[in-house]
Order: sequence, then structure tokens, then C-alpha cells
Amino acid sequence: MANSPHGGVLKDLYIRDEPLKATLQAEAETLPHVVLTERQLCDLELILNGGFSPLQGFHTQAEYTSVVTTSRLPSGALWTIPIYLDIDRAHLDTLGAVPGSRLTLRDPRDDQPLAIITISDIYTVDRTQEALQVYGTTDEAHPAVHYLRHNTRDTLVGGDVQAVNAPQHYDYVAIRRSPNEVRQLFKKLNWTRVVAFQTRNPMHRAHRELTVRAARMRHANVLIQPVVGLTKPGDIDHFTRVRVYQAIMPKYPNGMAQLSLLPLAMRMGGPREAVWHAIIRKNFGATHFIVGRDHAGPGSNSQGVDFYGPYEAQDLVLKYRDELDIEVVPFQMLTYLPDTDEYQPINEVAEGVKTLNISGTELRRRLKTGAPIPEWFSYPEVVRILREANPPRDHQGFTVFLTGLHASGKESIARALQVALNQEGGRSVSLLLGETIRQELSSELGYTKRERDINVARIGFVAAELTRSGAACIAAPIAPYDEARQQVRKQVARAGGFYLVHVATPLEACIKNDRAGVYARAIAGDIKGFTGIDDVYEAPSNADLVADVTKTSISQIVHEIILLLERDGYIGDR
Ligand SMILES: Nc1ncnc2c1ncn2[C@@H]1O[C@H](COP(=O)(O)OS(=O)(=O)O)[C@@H](OP(=O)(O)O)[C@H]1O
Repeated sequence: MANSPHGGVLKDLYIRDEPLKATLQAEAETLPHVVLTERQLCDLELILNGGFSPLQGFHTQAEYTSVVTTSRLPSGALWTIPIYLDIDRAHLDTLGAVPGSRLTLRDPRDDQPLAIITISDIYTVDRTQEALQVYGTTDEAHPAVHYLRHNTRDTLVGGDVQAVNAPQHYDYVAIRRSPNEVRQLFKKLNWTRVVAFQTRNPMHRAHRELTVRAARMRHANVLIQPVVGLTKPGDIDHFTRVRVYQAIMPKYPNGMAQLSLLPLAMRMGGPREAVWHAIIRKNFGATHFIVGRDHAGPGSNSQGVDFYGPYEAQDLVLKYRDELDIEVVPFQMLTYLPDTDEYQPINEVAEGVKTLNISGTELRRRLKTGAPIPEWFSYPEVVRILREANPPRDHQGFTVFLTGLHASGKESIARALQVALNQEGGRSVSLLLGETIRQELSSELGYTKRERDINVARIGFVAAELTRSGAACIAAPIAPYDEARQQVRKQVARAGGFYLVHVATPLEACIKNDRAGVYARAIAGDIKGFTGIDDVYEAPSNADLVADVTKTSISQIVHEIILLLERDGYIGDR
């Protein structure tokens, strides 16, 4: 038998009665609506499917105050993290929302109506009180406090919700399971003792060892239940992590473990969050829950000191062990003993025995540089997935952005560089010449500052997309304005490498090079606002390379660019 839900009843709010569901769906279309934030969406999914039992909606003021100050719902049931619907006061007023009225809650991704809330009260968030009581700090280095200060809206709307539709997912659908589905799975597998494991990080050998040890100690099966909602900013994306989890599952003895995903929005609330996680796992039917070192820890504060002690979360969960009614399996950090090729909890290692460990920071460094990751630390299948998601520079994209006057030679450099990069191979090479872009993307634009800015921004967008997909992109517009170029640099640098090359050929030489006679027409006044003649060219102050075709050959300039790319690891030893 799976564990009983928190409060005794699983509050699965999905409506199975088709006519009633149809009535609610029709009503949802007539009501004023709110588009949920990503966090609210995660919270709502777990309210609707019973993962947050005994909650049946977003906190009322009484619930909010009670949870924040006492870690309990007014009923007395343990509940440690406040779950509320925050909305801007002004927005709420335009909806005409008052206690007693109903609002449709819509999915921010596809606008689908998910639920109807019947408003029971409207009140104001108490940011300081919540930060201090729930997270123990007002330091914005704590992600939840930062969220409270910068994202949480001022007004909270409390009330029960009715389910209209389940949020639609398109990724890993088969292993996103509701509490009811997980309970059915346990029943089918004949699992009665299940130890749940929570994670927001990739899993390595130590995690596999830890969960198997827990199973052995408690004669239980294992539910790996990673968070795929919101985790700590900067974490590895859930797509990569789920591929890792899928790769690690065959490492468990046949029939021992199952993988199921949890759409939770973590707060990184340490001790209080650990209790919340235990309650949620109880709702999913687990009988045991692993709480390790620094569970749901947010890292260090603005003074460089950890917000919570490494075993503070374990202590709080153990304090509530009786009423939680899910057995907590506390774990010390597992460490590797190279001499005996085994893992052991750090507190059980005899003095003088050699241990090895690779920290998260060290792992990220090795992924970035391509340095080896030993098999004692992780499985080759896992490392391969992580490396794919963190390709070394020579597999990342880049943009070389050439800026300069008309006929400065930037087009010749661009074409020659394209050939050189094609010779190098390994990437597709795209050329975005000023003239081509004007024809293909910006044919309606002229040459005012505003229109040039739009043109250059479009080039920046395309260059960033190509760079993200691993291509080499060579752009060669005039791009006379510094601010517009800076924007492009920012946008592309988020996706890969960016190099600004100023083709600084003097105007007289450009005029001489211009066999089409465009400058002559500009000088004669037939073309107005021509760059270099009667329109400005702001020379870049932060170019990665300055080239002048009157002083340096095209081959040499291309070589200089190749040297820059090689220096940074984008080309070369592939
Ligand atoms: N008024 C005016 N000012 C500057 N350039 C003009 C103008 N009118 C037409 N042209 C021709 O348009 C070509 C492309 O300009 P760009 O799109 O690169 O300019 S910008 O970056 O949007 O400022 C550019 O050619 P290339 O430099 O060969 O690309 C110019 O010859």
C-alpha cells in the first residue's frame, strides 16, 4: 500500500464528469482572466493533481499568515512554504475582481484555461515578514528573497480552484506522472515501501550509490523524482538533466527503481523546503524520503556564508517526523574511496583513508575545458550527455561582424573569410552581406538612423540564431552606430562567440575603390544621407580587430581573424 496523503485525502481536483467539465470550460471562456506566471503555473499543476494536498486552492490571508508565521495551515496541518496567487493591484482592479467573484487562470504558454478560482479574499503580500520567517533572511542573494523583491506582485488572491484543463506538456510526457498515476504504478509493481529521491542536478555514481544504499537499508524500492519545474537560476536545464536520469536508470538492478518527473517550482528554501518536499512525496505515495546534505540549499549569502547549515534541513524534517508520517532517510555526503573502489558516507570513513570528490564547480570547469571526467565519478553515458549540452568552443557557433564604410573592403574580407572557414570545415558558414540583407530582410527600409538601427538589429537577431545553432556567421553591414553594434554584441555573445572587426579603410580609398560610383552620386547630392559623406559613421572603440585594406592585404586580414578564432578555441584542434 502506498503511503496515505498529507491530511488523509488526496485532493486530485481534476473533474472526471464530462458534462460538468464542459460546463466549467464554457464558463471559463466568459470570465475575466489572469495569465499565470511560470511559478504560479507549477504551483497550480500540483494543486490540481493533489501533489499539494491538502491545499485546494491558493492561500487565503489566514492561511498565508498562519503558514508564514507557524509553518501550519489554520487546520493545524503542517505546511511550510506559502502558495499564493500574486497579481498587480491595478490589473486586479481592471478585472473587477472582488471577494465572491470568479476568475479564469490561463496557461502562459498556450493561453489555455486551466482553472477557475472563486475569490475568497484579496490581501497584500508581506515581503519582509515572509522573507524573514520562511527563508530566515532578507538578503537578496537568496533566490526566493530576490524573487519576492523583484517578481512577486503586491496583491494576493486567495480561494479554492476548480480544474478546467490539465496543463499540456510536450516533453517527456510519459514520465510526467500525477500522484494518482504514481500510486497506480506502485500498485501495479507491487511496491509497498518506496524511498523517494529529490534532485535538481544531474545524477552521478554517488547518487546512484546513495539511493541503492537507502533501498537496501529500508528494504524499499526507489522513486527518482527530479524537479522539472523551476530550480535555482543557473542550474542545468531540465532537458539535459532528464536525458541524464534516463541514462542512469539502467544502472539500477532490474525492477529496483522508477523515474518520474515533478513540475515543482522550487524556492531553495532549505529546511522549510525539505519539509515541503517530504509532504509532496507523501502525497505521491512514497513511504520514505531521502534528505541529504544541504537539501534545497540556496548557496551562500552576500557575505559569502551559507544561508543554512549543511544538516539544518535534516534536523527540521526529523523534528516533524511523527506528524509527517513519511520516514526520512537522512544521508551524509557520499565520498569515493579510491583504494577500495567504493562509496561511503563521509562520516563513516575511517581516519587516514584517502577520499576523492569532484565539486559541482570543478565538474563545470571540466565540461567547459573538455578535461577528463573519471569513471569513478560518473558513467560515460552521463558524461556524454553533459558534454553534448556543454560543447567545447570548437563545437560552438560564432559571429564575425565586419563594420565599415561602403567600399571599405568589408565585403571582400567577408567572402575570403567564408572560403577560409569552409576550408577549415566542421561548421556551416553563413554570409550576411549588407546588400543581401537589404534585399532579403529589409527591403522596406531606408537609411534614417531609426531604419539603420532596425536593419542592424535584424542582422543581430539572425546572427544570434545562427550562432546558437553552432554555425559560423559572417555579417558585413555598414552598421554606423555604436549603440546598435553593442546590442548585437550582447545578443550574439549570449549564444556563442562574437568578434567585431572595424574595416577602417580611409574614406578617400573607399571612394577610389567604389567602381559603381555611388560616392560620386552622394557627393553630387543625388543620394542623401550617405554614410561618410553627409551621414555619420561612429568608429567603434571596442573592436576586436581594426583592419585597413590600404595597409594590409585581404589574406593577411583574414589570417588575423583566424588567429583570433584560434586563440579562443573556436577553430583548430577539433
Ligand atoms: N544613404 C545611404 N547610406 C549608406 N549606404 C547606402 C545608402 N543608400 C544606399 N546605400 C547602400 O546600401 C548598402 C547597404 O547598407 P547597410 O544596410 O549596410 O547600411 S546600415 O548598416 O543599415 O547602415 C551599402 O552598400 P555596402 O556598404 O556595399 O553594403 C550602400 O551602398
